Amino acid sequence: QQRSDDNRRLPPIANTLLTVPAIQLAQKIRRKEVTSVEVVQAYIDRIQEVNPLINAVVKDRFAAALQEATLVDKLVVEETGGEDVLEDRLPLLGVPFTVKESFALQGMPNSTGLPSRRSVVSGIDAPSVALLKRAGAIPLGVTNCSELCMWLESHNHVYGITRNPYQLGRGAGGSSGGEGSVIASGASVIGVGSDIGGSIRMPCFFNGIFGHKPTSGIVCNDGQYPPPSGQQPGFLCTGPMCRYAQDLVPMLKIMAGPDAEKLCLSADVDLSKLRFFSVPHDGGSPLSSPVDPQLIQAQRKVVERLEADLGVKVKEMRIPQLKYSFQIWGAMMSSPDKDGKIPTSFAELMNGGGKKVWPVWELFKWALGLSPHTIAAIGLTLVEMFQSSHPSQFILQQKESLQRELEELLGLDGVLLYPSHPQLAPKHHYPLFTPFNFSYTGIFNILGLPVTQCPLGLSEEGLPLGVQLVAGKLQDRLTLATALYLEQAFGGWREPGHTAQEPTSTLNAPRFHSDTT
Ligand SMILES: CCCCCCCC/C=C\CCCCCCCC(N)=O
Repeated sequence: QQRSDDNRRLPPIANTLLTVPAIQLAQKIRRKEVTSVEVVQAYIDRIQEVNPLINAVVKDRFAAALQEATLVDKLVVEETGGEDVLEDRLPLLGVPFTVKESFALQGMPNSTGLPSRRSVVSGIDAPSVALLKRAGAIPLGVTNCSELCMWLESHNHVYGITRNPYQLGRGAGGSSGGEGSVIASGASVIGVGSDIGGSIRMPCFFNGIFGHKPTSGIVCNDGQYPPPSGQQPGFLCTGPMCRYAQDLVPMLKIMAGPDAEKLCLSADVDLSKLRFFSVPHDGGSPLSSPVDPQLIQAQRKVVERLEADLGVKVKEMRIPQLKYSFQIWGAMMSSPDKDGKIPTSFAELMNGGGKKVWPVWELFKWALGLSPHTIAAIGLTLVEMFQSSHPSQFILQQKESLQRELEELLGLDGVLLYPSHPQLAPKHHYPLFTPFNFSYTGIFNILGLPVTQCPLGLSEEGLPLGVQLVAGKLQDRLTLATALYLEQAFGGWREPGHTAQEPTSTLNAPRFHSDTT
């Protein structure tokens, strides 16, 4: 059903503070060029302006954020050790951020879109959130997600549906869709997302911003609902979402805590010495849609720019096992852990733990408008009824051979370009007809590889284009440095409401120090 304001455009961004990357905002605050109160107030104003249109921030803590900003400004004035001391101890001092509602943020709801958890309020912070706060960042509130974080669109019966700022009649992606939408709208600059099948990358792609799914196990996943079980802890990743590529590395360093060392994020990356590969599609899985020609074209342009600017030769290739991406993801997600314990079923989680919902009954209630659940979540419980926890040998072999082939291919210096999703941001509820398209992102959760989602400008219809950049395990800095380069080459995030434009910059210094702080 078309809402009357579907054709409305977001108001343009008037305050220039809203177009400054987070690490530059922190520097300006430290240098007393701007106060944290001014920055936080600018973001509060923008959220108040756009949120009635996009429904991304589902609970705010504006008053507390302003108080905290006041304390920051006092600290900056009183600090006698100088700017460097502050930068070292509190690299994001005074910078506002937002958090996906499925993460614990003290004093904020943590329902993950489940009506039975509507009144759950977090008493503590999830570790990744706590680390950002400890770095001086100030949370503004929590943002919408899919019911139980398990769908391609951010919709639930606690908060409703989140809208895409580029076209309000389209989805913001799932499950971290509130983050994607609020950041792209210029109403937040950095945020925290999670991803077990593409939940950072899909919203980043549909909203034209940057996001990073780190190598598995690098950022602590604790403090999220639902907790992963079976083998899922190895597939779930917490990571940064942001409007500017230069914020990815500093955020990842903070969110990973001491484990950041394993990623050597401060090492120089010489892009001209990397080996690049481009895979244009999944080899024709009958479950997924064909890749949109505009996305194929955008990926081709990336290849051309890499070859022209860096003097590299990008190898175009096909990887046949990718055709089984969904089957591999589904099989591994339902596999038991090493002690033989099978994962908590989705039907149990839907009831907030304990007894399972009965899928057919829930569907019947839904048809009568009486179910508290979304049709997507009910559909997942129906599919789950037929899912075996003992996957076929053939699928396991495909997974093993894909893992081996990609690890050998990428090694310590390879970057793979792969479509983020076969379609541009779909209209609301359309993913119900193309649910398996998420397998373009989900496969890399199973493989545990780091992936950076990178925007590539806008399509003819004004929707974000983008690409996934994949590297070998622990080689996150390669995809992060490539994203910095592509931001310059393709213009990065575009303000919603503006039409597509050609990038203006020409690169001739393709050497990137991935640590831009
Ligand atoms: C009513 C239609 C329902 C059809 C269900 C089809 C089954 C598709 C299977 C799984 C979809 C899972 C989507 C996962 C999206 C991202 C998850 C994440 N947190 O990273």
